[in-house]
Amino acid sequence: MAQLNQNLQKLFAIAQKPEKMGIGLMSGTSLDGLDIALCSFSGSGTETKVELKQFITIPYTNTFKKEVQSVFAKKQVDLGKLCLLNAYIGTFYGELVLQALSKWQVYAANIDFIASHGQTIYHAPKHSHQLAQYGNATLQIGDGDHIAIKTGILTISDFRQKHVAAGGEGAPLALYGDVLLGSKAGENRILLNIGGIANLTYLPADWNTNSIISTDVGPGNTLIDAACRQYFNKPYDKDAKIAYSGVVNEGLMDALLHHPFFNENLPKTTGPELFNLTFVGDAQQASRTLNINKADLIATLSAFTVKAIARFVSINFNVSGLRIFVSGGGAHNPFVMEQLALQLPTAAVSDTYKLGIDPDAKEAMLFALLGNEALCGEPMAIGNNPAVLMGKFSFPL
Ligand SMILES: Nc1ncnc2c1ncn2[C@@H]1O[C@H](COP(=O)(O)OP(=O)(O)OP(=O)(O)O)[C@@H](O)[C@H]1O
Ligand SMILES: CC(=O)N[C@H]1[C@@H]2OC[C@@H](O2)[C@@H](O)[C@@H]1O[C@H](C)C(=O)O
Repeated sequence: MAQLNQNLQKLFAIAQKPEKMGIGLMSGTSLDGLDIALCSFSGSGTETKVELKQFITIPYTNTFKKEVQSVFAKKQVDLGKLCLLNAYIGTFYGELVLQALSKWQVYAANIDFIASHGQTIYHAPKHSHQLAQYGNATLQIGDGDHIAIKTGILTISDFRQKHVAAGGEGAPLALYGDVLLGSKAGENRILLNIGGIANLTYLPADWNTNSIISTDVGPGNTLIDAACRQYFNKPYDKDAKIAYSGVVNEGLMDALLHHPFFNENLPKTTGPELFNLTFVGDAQQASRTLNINKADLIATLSAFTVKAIARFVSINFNVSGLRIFVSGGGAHNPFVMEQLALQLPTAAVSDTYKLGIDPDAKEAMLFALLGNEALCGEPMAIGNNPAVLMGKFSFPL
């Protein structure tokens, strides 16, 4: 009888270990750096016990950011560059993992798996392209085989494709981790991530999985960051200094909120393919605010991020005792956090530290968790979301 080859033997052995060490890698739409979360796991599904052991964000250099930006969220790109970057980013992530391990004084041999999100290059749900013959599509690069070869660690990657193949939009995948990490019977909760794009998961007090909703709601930091880069030569509005110095322009706000994305059916996803400076320019044109003071623009874009979230929450989750736990870089923006609390006066707004979850580490932990599920979980049926195990396996040998 044929034997399992050594890759499959190792895979089986790892999947059966009672405790696993996994590394989650996330690089989002903000392109600020690679988030690396080292976690220990036991169990799977609703029985999962996860502990964050180490976390680091390794910032990208400006040169690297520019390279990625050259192929990011654009309909026309240099295909040769895209091909090069797919391999390059895989090896680069591998190097960053080795750097993190060396800093933490952890041996690669003690890590059971890496779960890598990759870098989203283009996200195209059907509602965004509206081409009858095509369905939902999304593209992440940073090849898993390159990570596995560089680190010598089993790598699971490219999670979003299975979700799309099974009828989803490829996002938000936070749903699966939010349900595992954030649900509490008797409490109506929202886990809100304000990264480049803002997405949330609603976890109802009665645990009715059919009422759980996970969806993108609009821009997170992406418009604030883009306007800071364009008009202030800064990567982002640190501590909201610029937003606080400006005044929100209500005419522009109304025009920004006018976009049909906000009326799409749930769940829906989006990205900087829509929420970019062209979108802002169109709204400025429509509201005759093209010559607006640039600090007012940043204030308005920051308030817009919040308004889109607050309006969505008020319309869809008119429930008592709502608690909102915020993660992602937006949790560090005081203007955004203050406005959120003001615009949702009946909800209790805090960051995810309240749940014992580092707001910066949450998404990288999520991918580690999905990696653990890929190894030893079962497909989870939550509402009408695809019940599939996601991720592709790459072996170091
Ligand atoms: N001190 C701060 N003040 C204001 N904004 C901040 C601060 N720290 C972080 N941010 C914002 O958070 C952004 C980074 O967020 P995050 O790392 O969650 O993005 P991401 O992982 O790319 O997101 P996603 O994958 O959800 O799109 C920065 O670009 C900036 O806009
Ligand atoms: C296609 C893509 O990369 N989407 C990201 C992005 O960043 C936030 C939001 O848009 C979310 O839908 C998603 O990431 C998180 C991790 C998710 O899938 O839950």
